Amino acid sequence: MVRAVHQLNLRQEQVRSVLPVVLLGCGGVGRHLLRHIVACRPLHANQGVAIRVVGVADSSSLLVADDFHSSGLDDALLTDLCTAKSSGAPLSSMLARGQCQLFSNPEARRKVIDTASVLGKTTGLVLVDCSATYDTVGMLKDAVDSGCCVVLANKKPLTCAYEDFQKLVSNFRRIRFESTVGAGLPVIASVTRIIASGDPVSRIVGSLSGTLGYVMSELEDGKRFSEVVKTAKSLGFTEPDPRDDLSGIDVARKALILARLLGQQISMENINVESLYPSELGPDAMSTKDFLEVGLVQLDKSIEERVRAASLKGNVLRYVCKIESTGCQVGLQELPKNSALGRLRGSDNVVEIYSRCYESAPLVIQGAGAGNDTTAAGVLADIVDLQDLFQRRA
Ligand SMILES: NC(=O)C1=CN([C@@H]2O[C@H](COP(=O)(O)OP(=O)(O)OC[C@H]3O[C@@H](n4cnc5c(N)ncnc54)[C@H](OP(=O)(O)O)[C@@H]3O)[C@@H](O)[C@H]2O)C=CC1
Ligand SMILES: N[C@@H](CC=O)C(=O)O
Repeated sequence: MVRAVHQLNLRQEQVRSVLPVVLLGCGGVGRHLLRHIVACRPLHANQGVAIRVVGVADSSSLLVADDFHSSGLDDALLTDLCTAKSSGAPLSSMLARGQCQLFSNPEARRKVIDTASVLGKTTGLVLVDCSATYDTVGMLKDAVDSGCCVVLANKKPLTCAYEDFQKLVSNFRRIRFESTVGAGLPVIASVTRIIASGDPVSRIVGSLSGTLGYVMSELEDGKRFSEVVKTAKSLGFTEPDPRDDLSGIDVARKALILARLLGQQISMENINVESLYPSELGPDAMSTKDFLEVGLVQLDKSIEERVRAASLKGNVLRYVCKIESTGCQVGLQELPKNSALGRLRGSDNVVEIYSRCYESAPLVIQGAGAGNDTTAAGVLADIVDLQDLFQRRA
């Protein structure tokens, strides 16, 4: 069957759907996304799909194709842009290539909104948020108003004011945010399908942090906390500031997205969160650099003691997320080594979804839950999933 579909796709030579994309954020995830888009051209062509990257923005500027109405930034430029950004060069270094323009903030934001407004009325546009900031919420809401589609890896726009969440999901067919929970794992899609079938979800339990999963399983092997956190960062598992992971806030954001998806009108303040570091080591007290260089080691001893105490009872530590109608909580728990969560290794996530149909035996989703590659793959799959809204008229 798989082979038959594949052969059918290979015969399909005509491009049926062209998806213009503006990308916000070209850090670890954004750059992987651009590389995946370029590498998947032949596959997508066989499927009748073409992704046209018309603009790329970072924290200070937007690079946009000269004729963004009908063409995009070419693949050679996108590849070089990734190389340039990896080595710390600004987007402006791409200007010499021609066929593109650069807008700096605050004009860049206005240009994103203008582009969305123009393309929203003509070809349509997918505004993709691979940044890690709250600052994109305004642009995303304007894009929704202009009839554009939105794809998010960034959790922040969905976890600020409830009204913003409502606005962004107001046309559910035009938004995808699979990578916000479990990176490339189909968590949002599964929950959405269960809800759509009228099967009430009563509980979601899981380990939803690739960073904390990796850190906890490495600690079991006797490694030092400060070292494994730094390794998790170098592997692309952590948020730009790893304290977002260690404070439990990143997991709480995922819990909030899931709870809101289930219809709970709650906010971050309604979630019980256990932090792995004290406020003296927090962002108000020291920079990310100082935390990594001098703050982290101060936590080694206490975490090691917690790991040892659990181990003496045959247990392991896991950072667990629980979403129920009575409330949401995220925190460190001692669990038997041979439990579903206790067996997790590396950056794997596991999510158990309980509903009427999945009452005694939950629906379980497990696999890599962090990393630039898998996250970008999830974002790309979300973009391609919107293809039916971009079909060319015959
Ligand atoms: N890594 C993972 O495993 C996963 C990550 N995610 C999410 O993906 C997102 C990206 O993560 P990651 O790539 O590691 O982050 P990075 O810090 O590497 O990249 C963030 C990018 O966003 C840009 N940026 C900042 N502010 C703005 C703005 N106002 N407008 C446009 N761009 C902006 C930055 O610009 P500049 O280059 O100028 O600094 C940078 O290019 C995060 O929200 C993260 O939570 C989700 C699931 C898994
Ligand atoms: N920092 C996050 C990345 C994905 O959301 C994690 O470790 O899970």
